[in-house]
Amino acid sequence: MTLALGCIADDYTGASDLANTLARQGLRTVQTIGLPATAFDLSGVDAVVVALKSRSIPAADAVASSQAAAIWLRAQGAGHVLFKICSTFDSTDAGNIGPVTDALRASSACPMVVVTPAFPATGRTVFQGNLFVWSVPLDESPLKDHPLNPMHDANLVRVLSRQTATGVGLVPLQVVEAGVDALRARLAQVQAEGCGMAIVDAVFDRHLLTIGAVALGYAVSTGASGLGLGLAAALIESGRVTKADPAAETEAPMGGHAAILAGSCSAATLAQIDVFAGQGPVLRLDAERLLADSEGQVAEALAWARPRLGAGPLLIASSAAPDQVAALRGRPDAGSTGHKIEQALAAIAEGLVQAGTRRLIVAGGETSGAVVDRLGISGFRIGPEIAAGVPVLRALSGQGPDMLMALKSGNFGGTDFFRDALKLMP
Ligand SMILES: Nc1ncnc2c1ncn2[C@@H]1O[C@H](COP(=O)(O)OP(=O)(O)OP(=O)(O)O)[C@@H](O)[C@H]1O
Ligand SMILES: O=C(O)[C@@H](O)C(=O)CO
Repeated sequence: MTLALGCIADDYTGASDLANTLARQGLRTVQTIGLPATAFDLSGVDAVVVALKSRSIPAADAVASSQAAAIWLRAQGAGHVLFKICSTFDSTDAGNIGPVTDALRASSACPMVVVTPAFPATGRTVFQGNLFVWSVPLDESPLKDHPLNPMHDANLVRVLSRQTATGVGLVPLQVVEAGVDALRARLAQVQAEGCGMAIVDAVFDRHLLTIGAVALGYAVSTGASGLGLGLAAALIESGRVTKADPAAETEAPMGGHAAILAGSCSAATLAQIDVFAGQGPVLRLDAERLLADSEGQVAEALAWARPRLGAGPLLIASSAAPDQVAALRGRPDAGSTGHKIEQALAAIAEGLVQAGTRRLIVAGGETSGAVVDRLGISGFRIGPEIAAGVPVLRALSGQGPDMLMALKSGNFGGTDFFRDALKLMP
């Protein structure tokens, strides 16, 4: 059996978000961490999401790792490759959405790439090329304060044009609303005008069904989970995949200690930490001290955690409010602070697992990447959905520790997310 859909995600939470969407739509989906090191049994699998940590690395490195993933996915039979980006279009003028899309387009001789980060289930909609996060334009949303890629422009045609040499067209909502033929015609038109990519508007899931049906006709597309939903529906509709029942698999409880690690400084995660503080022990790490003496702070955090683990879930966070994050950004070593904090949280994760933690929730995409890499996990099967975009993940047995995880995108989940997650991670 060959793969119906190959996906390359630019971070690990984004990968599990997409894998969740594909599984809920009825695709048998596996998430791998990077490219599998050894031969990988894909029997019965419809879609693979290769999770990369390529969102915030130099563009040339992101291109190289994405190209390698695309080659592998195509070798497994994937007729279409979706490049999964963040639903808030996290990127800078240097990339990496434009450069990676350019490279995937060139290597598959794809004349036009549909690009849409719309994901209505989490309030991300695109209208006239402008990205909204619930009711506010992207540049007025909490993403304006992001520690790594503050977003100051909601107009995605402009944002993407700064990242690529090819023209970026726009397919407005009225065209998508008119259906697949109108969308195909508009894409042909923008291509004739010299564009190699087009931002496509979408406000409701029905728009993503139209977009998915059309995007499947090209070799490559770029988007968030909403586009995944459309592509999955199109694969089932066309008969290329037989719909699976996502609730069919039941799993034995994992047991072991439970812990939460937060490195996301998003508004949603900050609120979730505050709510959890009323339910269990919370250790708030001081970023300045963490940067000055990482080893000492990691040791202190583990000394705090070990005697508490047996009593129930606990939470350790480096997360801080926008003013503190901004203060850190003013330091001369600002370029490396995020990475250092991620590594400290990864070291804490490792210590927690050594102490018997088998259920681990991580908030933040970059943070999740560092943690999963440190734990040596090579892939996940997709379990029940905790909140839109966040599934329970079961580490593939025999590779890395046997455990349940939830990798929460910074801005996802309701205020009681951590308790909701723990209920589904027995
Ligand atoms: N107190 C802090 N001050 C500044 N940066 C921090 C602090 N705590 C964590 N960070 C860094 O901020 C970045 C947060 O990125 P991360 O991807 O983990 O979360 P996010 O962007 O909110 O989530 P997502 O990418 O899933 O939307 C990481 O590099 C993390 O190390
Ligand atoms: O699309 C999203 O918003 C998330 O899956 C994500 O990528 C956050 O890192």
